[in-house]
Amino acid sequence: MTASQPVVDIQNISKRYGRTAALDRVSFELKRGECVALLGPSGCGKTTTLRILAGFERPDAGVVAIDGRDMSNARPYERNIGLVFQDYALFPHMTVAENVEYGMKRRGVPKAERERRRREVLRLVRLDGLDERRPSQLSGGQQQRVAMARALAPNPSVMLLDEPLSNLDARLRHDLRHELREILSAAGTTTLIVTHDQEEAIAMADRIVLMNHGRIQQIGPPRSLYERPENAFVASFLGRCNWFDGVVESALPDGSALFRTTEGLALRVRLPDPRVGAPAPSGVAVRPERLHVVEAGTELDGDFNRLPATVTRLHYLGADLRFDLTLPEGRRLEAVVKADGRPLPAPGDTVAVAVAPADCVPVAGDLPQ
Ligand SMILES: Nc1ncnc2c1ncn2[C@@H]1O[C@H](COP(=O)(O)OP(=O)(O)OP(=O)(O)O)[C@@H](O)[C@H]1O
Repeated sequence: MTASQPVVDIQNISKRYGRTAALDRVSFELKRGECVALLGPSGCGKTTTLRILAGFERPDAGVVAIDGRDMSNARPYERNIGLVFQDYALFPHMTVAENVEYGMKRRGVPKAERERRRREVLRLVRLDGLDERRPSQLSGGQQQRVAMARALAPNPSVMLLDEPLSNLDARLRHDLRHELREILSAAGTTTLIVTHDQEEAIAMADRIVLMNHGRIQQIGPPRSLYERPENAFVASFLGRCNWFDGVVESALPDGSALFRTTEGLALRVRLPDPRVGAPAPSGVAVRPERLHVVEAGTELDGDFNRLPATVTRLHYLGADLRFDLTLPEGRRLEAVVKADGRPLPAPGDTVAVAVAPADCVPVAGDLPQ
C-alpha cells in the first residue's frame, strides 16, 4: 500500500434493521495517523458503523477496506483492529501486565518481545509500575488507560474507541480527553472515536464525521464544521446559534450578500456556498460569541451589521457573560461575551449589537424553532 492510501476506506455502506435504515450510503476514510470522531445523536448509526468496521456486523451494501484490503469476508480478529469500549472490558482476574499482554500472547508474540512492548505501552499511557495491580485496584481513569494500552500493544492498523470517556465523571473526562489525544499522537495510531459529545469530538479529533438518521451530514476539521456548517443540523448540533429565517436577496459588490429576514431586517452575510448543487440557504446562523454588544452610538472599527437592541437579562457564567437581547421587532438574541471586568450594560439598557458579515453563516435545511 502507498503512504497516501487511506488506512480505512468505508465506501457507501448501508444497513437496514427491518424498516429502520440504520445507515444510508455512508462513506468516509481514515488517513494514516489521523484521529477521526464519528459524532451524532443517539440512534444516528455510530455503533452500527463501528460494528461493521470491526466485523461484528455485515453491511447490506458497500465495502470496508483496511490497509487497502477488502474486509468483506474477514473475521473481527483478522482485521488488525484495537478496540476500546466504554466499560473498558478489562479481564478482572488478570493483572495489568496480563491484560496488556493478552492480545500479543494470542498472536504468538514471544515472551521477551511481549514484555518489552508491555513496558513501552504502559510508559506511553503513564502507568509504568502498576503492572501487578488488578483492575479493581485502579481508578476509572487508570482502567481506561489500561484498556488503551491493551488495545495499542499489538500495533493495530486502527484503533476504534467506543464512547471511551463516558463512564467517567465530568472533570476526569475533561482531563482525559487531552491525555488520550496525546497518547494517540505519541503512538501515531490511526483512530476512530465514536462519541455523542460534541465538545469531546471538537477537542480530540483532526476531523469529525457528523451523522444524523443514518446519513453523513458533514465531514471536516472541527473548526470548519463549527464555523462553516453546511446545514442547520450541523450548526445546531455543534453549539448554540441565533437563527434568522429569510432569503438571500442579492449579491453585493464586496463579495457578501444581502439577506432579508422574515421580520424585514437586512443583514449582510457571508456569500452562500457557490458550489454547484449547494442547496439554497433557508436561514442564517450566528454564534452567540460572534455578536458584539456595545453601547448605543459607539463607533466600531471594521465592517459590521449593527442592530439596535434592548438588554433583557444578563447571566453571569464565570469566565463569560450571556446577554439576552430583544430587537425592536421583538426578536430575541443571545450574545456571549468574555467577562473581562469592563463596565456592562444593565437590563433595560438600549445597546447596539454588531456582527461581521463573515460571522453570519447561511445554512440549508430546516431551522430549529
Ligand atoms: N440489532 C438491531 N435491531 C434493530 N434495530 C437496530 C439494531 N441495532 C441498531 N438498530 C437501530 O438502528 C439505528 C442506529 O443505531 P445505532 O446503535 O447505530 O445508533 P448510535 O448512533 O450508536 O446510538 P447511541 O448513541 O444511542 O448508541 C437506531 O434506530 C437503532 O434503533
